[in-house]
Amino acid sequence: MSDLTRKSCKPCAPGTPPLSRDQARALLEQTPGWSLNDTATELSRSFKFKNYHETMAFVNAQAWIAHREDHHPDIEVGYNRCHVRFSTHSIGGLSENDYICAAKINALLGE
Ligand SMILES: C[C@H](O)[C@H](O)[C@H]1CNC2=NC(N)=NC(=O)C2=N1
Repeated sequence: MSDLTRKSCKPCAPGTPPLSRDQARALLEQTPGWSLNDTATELSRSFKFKNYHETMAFVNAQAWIAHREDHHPDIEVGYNRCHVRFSTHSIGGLSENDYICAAKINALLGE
C-alpha cells in the first residue's frame, strides 16, 4: 500500500503550479493502475465489477473519501464499471491531492 494513503489532501496555496509531467509520471509509481492523459493534467483509472450493486458500493466508498478529503473525482458509472478522473480544478492540473485520493481508492481494493 502506498505511503500516500497516510497523507491528507491540503488546499493548494494561490499560485501553486500544477505538477510537471516528470513529477506526475514519478508519482504514478505509487498509484498502480492509474494513467495520465496526454497533457499530464488528469489522472484516471477504470474499474470493473460483477454487477451494479458492487459498482455502486465502490462509487459510494469513493464519495466518502472525497468528502473526507474535500477533493472530488469525476466518476462515470455503468452497470458493472466505473471510470474515475482526478484533477485539481483550482490549479488547472495535477497536485499531490489527486494521487492521495487515487492511492486511497486503490486501498479500498487492497492495492
Ligand atoms: C473549497 C473546496 O475545498 C474546493 O472547491 C475543492 C473541492 N474539491 C475539489 N476537487 C478537485 N478535484 N479539485 C479541486 O480543486 C477541488 N477544490
